[in-house]
Amino acid sequence: MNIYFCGSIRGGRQDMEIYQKIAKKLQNYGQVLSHDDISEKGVEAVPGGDEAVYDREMEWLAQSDVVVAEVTQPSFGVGYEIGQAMALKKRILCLFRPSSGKVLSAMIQRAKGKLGSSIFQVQDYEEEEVEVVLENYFGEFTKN
Ligand SMILES: O=c1[nH]c(=O)n([C@H]2C[C@H](O)[C@@H](COP(=O)(O)O)O2)cc1CO
Repeated sequence: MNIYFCGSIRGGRQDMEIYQKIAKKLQNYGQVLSHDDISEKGVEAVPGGDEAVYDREMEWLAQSDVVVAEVTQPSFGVGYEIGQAMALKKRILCLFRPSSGKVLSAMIQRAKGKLGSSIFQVQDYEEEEVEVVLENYFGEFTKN
């Protein structure tokens, strides 16, 4: 199974450690297609610049079976990727931490109502629960 992981880069890197934890856990369930610069670096680390990043990410998205997005830190790129994933009819899991004090965009929160919950899910969680949340999701996923 190919898993595409998205998390904010230029939208803000404050949740980077959580992204690293999620990406590591996802490796238990399949091949993780994700920017390898889940680090302090942004696009500057990628030869070819923004165009190369865009092409690579869209290719990986197209190859994915499921998309996991950490959506707590708002990011144009992550929102765009979720929209593209919906258009491609990918299964999508959005992870949101209410304890951040942020309020998730209605365009993500309510998108789940437009598709079946087996296709699009928004899951509230706390950082220490993230591994269990992923275990539950992928346990159910492999049954369907
Ligand atoms: O350098 C990058 N590398 C990269 O893979 N992306 C993609 C993957 C991330 O899930 C998403 C982050 O978007 P943003 O940078 O707008 O927060 O966009 C985005 C950038 C910079 O925008």
